Amino acid sequence: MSRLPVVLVPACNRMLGQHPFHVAGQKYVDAVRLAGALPLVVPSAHHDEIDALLDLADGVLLSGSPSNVHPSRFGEDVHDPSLPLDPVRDDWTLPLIPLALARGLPLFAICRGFQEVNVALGGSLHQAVQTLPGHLDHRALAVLPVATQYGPAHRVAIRPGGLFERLFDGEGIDGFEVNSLHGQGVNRLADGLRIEALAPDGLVEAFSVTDTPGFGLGVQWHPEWQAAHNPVSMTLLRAFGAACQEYRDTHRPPSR
Ligand SMILES: N[C@@H](CCC(=O)NCCCC(=O)O)C(=O)O
Repeated sequence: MSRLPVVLVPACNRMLGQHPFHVAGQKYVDAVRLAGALPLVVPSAHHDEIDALLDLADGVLLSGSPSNVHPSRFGEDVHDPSLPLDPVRDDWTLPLIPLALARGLPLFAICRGFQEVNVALGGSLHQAVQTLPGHLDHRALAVLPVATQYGPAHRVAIRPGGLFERLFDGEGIDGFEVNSLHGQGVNRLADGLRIEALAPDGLVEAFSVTDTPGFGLGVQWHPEWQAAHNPVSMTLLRAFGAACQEYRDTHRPPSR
């Protein structure tokens, strides 16, 4: 039996033609492999299936997506109805997050996934960061080449004293360039989350989960993009993968 840790990757929900499909970005699946884990894409789950799914897992990776977390999830009306939503995903990832954290399951949340964690734990989002006075436009222009869209967009500064300082301390890093492809952003930070990095305009770009026995990290940018060629991304993925391996060895040891 493989000792590789199993990482759940919740899918997104898209209409292809006249039929609904469950889809997951390949770069996220590839990133789980780079972390040294086995990706398991999960189409969707009813609430009474979530515990059984978590019983199969040694970690959870919440991917990015062009869709927004539905504003009703943080008590607001939709401001821009032209923006895509994915309430099917919201409906099961938001309850999954606290259940996974309570088990100490390692959690790595990227972009939309980062926003889901904040909302799931009681925080809120700005629906259009670019409209806020003094804020950058954190979106990427869809007409640009994809390599440009996912190229460096702004610097983030590491908040001292937290997980990032431990992960990057040996390299004397106090910040780094990141890509940026999002219109929503953290407004009220949920209790139990610690800021790990900030954008130049003060927007929260990374947080760690403080009240979980396991590894809990969310980032607003896309470390999965060409991750194998990005030392910062590989540091984050290796830390997540090591936490998943430890969880596997501790909680789901292969039967003798
Ligand atoms: N829709 C949200 C989250 C943005 C996000 O996840 N972008 C990535 C889309 C494509 C990919 O998966 O790389 C927002 O706009 O804030």
